[in-house]
Amino acid sequence: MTFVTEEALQWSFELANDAVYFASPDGQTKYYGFGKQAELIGGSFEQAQIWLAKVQKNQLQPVFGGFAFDEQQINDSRLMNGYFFQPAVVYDVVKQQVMGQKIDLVRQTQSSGTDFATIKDETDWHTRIQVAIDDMQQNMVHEKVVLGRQREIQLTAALNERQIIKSLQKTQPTSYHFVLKHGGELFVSATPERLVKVANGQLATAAVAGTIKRGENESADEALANELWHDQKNRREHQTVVATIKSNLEAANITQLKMPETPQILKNPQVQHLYTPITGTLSADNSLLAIIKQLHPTPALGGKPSTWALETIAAIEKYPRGLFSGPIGVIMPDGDGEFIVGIRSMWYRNKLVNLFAGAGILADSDAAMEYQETDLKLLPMMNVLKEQTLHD
Ligand SMILES: C=C(O[C@@H]1C=C(C(=O)O)C=C[C@H]1O)C(=O)O
Repeated sequence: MTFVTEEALQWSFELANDAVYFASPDGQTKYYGFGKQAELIGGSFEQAQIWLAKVQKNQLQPVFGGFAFDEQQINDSRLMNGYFFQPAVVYDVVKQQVMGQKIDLVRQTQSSGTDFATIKDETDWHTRIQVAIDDMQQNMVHEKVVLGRQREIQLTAALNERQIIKSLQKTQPTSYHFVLKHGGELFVSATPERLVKVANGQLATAAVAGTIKRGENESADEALANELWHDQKNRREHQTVVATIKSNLEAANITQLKMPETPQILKNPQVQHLYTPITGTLSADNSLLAIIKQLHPTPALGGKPSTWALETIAAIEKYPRGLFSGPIGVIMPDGDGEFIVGIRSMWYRNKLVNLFAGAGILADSDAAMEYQETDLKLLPMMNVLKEQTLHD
């Protein structure tokens, strides 16, 4: 029997009230899940641990979802304050397996494209982040804070969800793809950044921090990569992330930690990053959720020291982040799974979209350059949205 086509799965995504699509750039993971067997809205790590033990008992389907970045609440959302669900059925496209009970979804014709009615940017972002720069210049112990901004776009019509998935596959082939749908809301991310993968007692994570644009041609691109690799500010920013991840993994009893001594370069269509892959071994009593709790937020999304950075984010950013930069992913019934961080992302409901982007700020950061960097980081979602204005 031939496995269902992705085209059919994308139709089902659009028709289901609850759905998920999750794919990794290494081609090892691609899931579509539909229907809802169980859900947890806005749970803490501890509540998620208890809920997970209950719903995964004797079940075949994995669980998908994510934690909000921090405790700040978004009032009008049933998705952005943290949401996990166990789909009624999950299609593993890589292994060509179906887990759970197939549900019938009837094909319908779709909406006919949308347009941008208004676009609102946080044009005062520079002034607000300058406060954090001044603070770090005066307080040497305040090393780094990642500050985000949002772009709000009012659309003229609903989004075509099938097209979102197709656009991610076409325009962001080197990123993870995550699309989560619940209660008429969507969260979409094309993130390059893995928080943690656990498989057969082995752990893999990565530090992704330090950013430069892509070049117009191969030699310009290599020159920029070289500039990034030798840039002292970016190397310091990156090293802060590597050192914190390492000590948090040691605190979580991860052994045999391995990582290259100097960073590599990770390229996405819009930007390139300093990148250090890190692996280790898990003890039998450890769990994916316990490691996420220990790692999140890394200074790639929060800062250093963490408590000061979280307070600064809450004080300076205009709106709560919700799932933006939060841990999102999949947990298999056997406890293996993979979480990424929800950056290069957007939240959609009711013809309204919020796009998110942030940048690591240090004492010697230049506010205008950081703003330009966040513009580049908004492009993956802008490109996905622009394709909606061109297609059927
Ligand atoms: C916060 C974001 O990106 C993070 C910040 C980076 C940086 O400042 O160099 C790089 C990668 C991410 O860890 C984002 O894309 O929104």
